[in-house]
Amino acid sequence: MKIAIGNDHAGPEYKFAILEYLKSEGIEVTNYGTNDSSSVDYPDFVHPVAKDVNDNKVDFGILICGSGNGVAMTANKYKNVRAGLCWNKEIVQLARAHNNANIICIPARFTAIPQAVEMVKEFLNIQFEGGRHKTRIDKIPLTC
Ligand SMILES: O=C(CO)[C@H](O)[C@H](O)[C@H](O)COP(=O)(O)O
Repeated sequence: MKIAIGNDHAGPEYKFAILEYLKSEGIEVTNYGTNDSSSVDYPDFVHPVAKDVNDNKVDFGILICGSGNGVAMTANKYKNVRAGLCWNKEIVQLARAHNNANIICIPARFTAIPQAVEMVKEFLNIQFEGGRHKTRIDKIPLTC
């Protein structure tokens, strides 16, 4: 499994904890995020992750900003990206099982680090259910 991760200044500590977990699982990760807390602009760190997911260069993306909304909005501009804002394990399960989310967006300023790591574990373990949910996600891309 290959993963791309990105974050702005709200997320380095969250990312380091997630990277530690991914490394312990032997998962290959490309880190596109900033590694310190100096103020940056989140789209600069989202586009490379979203591009990799969009182009099938990685299986999943992980994005972190303060609220999770800015990274989700940016990533969802890409046709093949389904980025879900997640704040607990149940939402993560639904994002994968029903929405086939391929990027998890984590709101660092509204989530604890251990919870963020748990959400990533859940995200990588839950399978898409398909069926009626496939019909629905197939209707998401814009046609105009
Ligand atoms: O949450 C975010 C975008 O959705 C970002 O993490 C920003 O940091 C947030 O907008 C707050 O900005 P600030 O420059 O960190 O005050």
